Amino acid sequence: MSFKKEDVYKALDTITAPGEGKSLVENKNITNVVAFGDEVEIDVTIGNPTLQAKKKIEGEITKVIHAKVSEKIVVKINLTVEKTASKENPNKIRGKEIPNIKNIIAIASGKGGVGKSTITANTAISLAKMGFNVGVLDADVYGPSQHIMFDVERKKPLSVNVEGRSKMKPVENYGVKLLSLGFFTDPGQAVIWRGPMASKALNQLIFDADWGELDFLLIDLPPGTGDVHLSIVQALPISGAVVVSTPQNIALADARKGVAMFQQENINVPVLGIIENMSYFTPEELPNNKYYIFGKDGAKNLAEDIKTRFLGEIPLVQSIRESGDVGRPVALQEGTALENAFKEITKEMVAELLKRNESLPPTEVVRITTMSGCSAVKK
Ligand SMILES: Nc1ncnc2c1ncn2[C@@H]1O[C@H](COP(=O)(O)OP(=O)(O)OP(=O)(O)O)[C@@H](O)[C@H]1O
Repeated sequence: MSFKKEDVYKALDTITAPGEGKSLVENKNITNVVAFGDEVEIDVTIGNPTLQAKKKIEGEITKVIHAKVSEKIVVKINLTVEKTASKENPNKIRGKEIPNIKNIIAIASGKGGVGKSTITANTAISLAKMGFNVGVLDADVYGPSQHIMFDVERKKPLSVNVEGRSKMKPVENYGVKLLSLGFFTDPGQAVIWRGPMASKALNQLIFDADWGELDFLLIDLPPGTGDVHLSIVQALPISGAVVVSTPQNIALADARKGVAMFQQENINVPVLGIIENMSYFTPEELPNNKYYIFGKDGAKNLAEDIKTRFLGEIPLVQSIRESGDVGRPVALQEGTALENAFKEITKEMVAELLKRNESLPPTEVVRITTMSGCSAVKK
């Protein structure tokens, strides 16, 4: 049996490295190919250090050579991991760029129940009210709730045909497009997602969905910093992350871990800042009475300590909980102090994102600074 090195390169040109967008050949992942007899030895360098990525790429290479060159070839792969992303440009967006989605912001929290989903829903609505095109992806594998907060619990995304391909159309309400794992799971049944499974499902919700043009896609991440989070944040091209915490010490300790997760060398997602939720309790009828039931200024001090921006605070108010539960988040209530509070943290978040984008290549900066509604954002 004889085959040429070029046939091997041609076959490798049809597959991509996990999260790297271009083909293995185009992306210069293939550093050497040696063919002799019925054997081929391939040297591959990839940026993604996870075992899952390594196994996937090894499997795909063998499969494509057997399919496109010859089934009889014995394929030997020498795989090395090189941390290219952080060396080239610390702010490089990881993974495939999505041309119609300008910015992906991950909303995270170390601890559960601190109000990450509430903050996500309300900032999304604030962004939509500022004139941006906004989408929300509910990636909370442990308990998706955005479909409840957006009052679309009984809806299902439709399948639409886009240029010959079948895609999911996000459900829309309050000017925000939404896709949630909650649309695809039975509310009465516990779903156990493992990291690779969750990141695959989320990749589909991003890449196989008809989002249209989006200025912002907010991703409501599951709480915590475990394996499932690593898989998700490594697989998605996130532009920046926001960490939500209450002022309580145990929540702050977890928020610190959340920030550290994004700053890990192999994740390297810029942290836009920390939002403090439930900063103080205030009865709506006595707005000047503030009770610091979880402690005072905890997240502000943490942000200072770890040199991250403090993006603002949201009080603990009964109507925030009530409005979320009935599917009409408070940011919709025109002219109220709470609507304004969400607008302020949203502005801070976008301003921080613009700063972060200044260090991107010029084309990226142009794309961001020409976004609609930018005048609404104080720089
Ligand atoms: N500022 C607030 N004032 C009053 N209630 C709030 C506030 N923020 C969140 N809540 C309520 O606290 C509960 C938890 O909030 P939420 O579901 O947003 O938290 P989470 O961090 O996303 O939780 P999970 O662990 O499920 O990811 C909800 O009932 C929500 O309505």
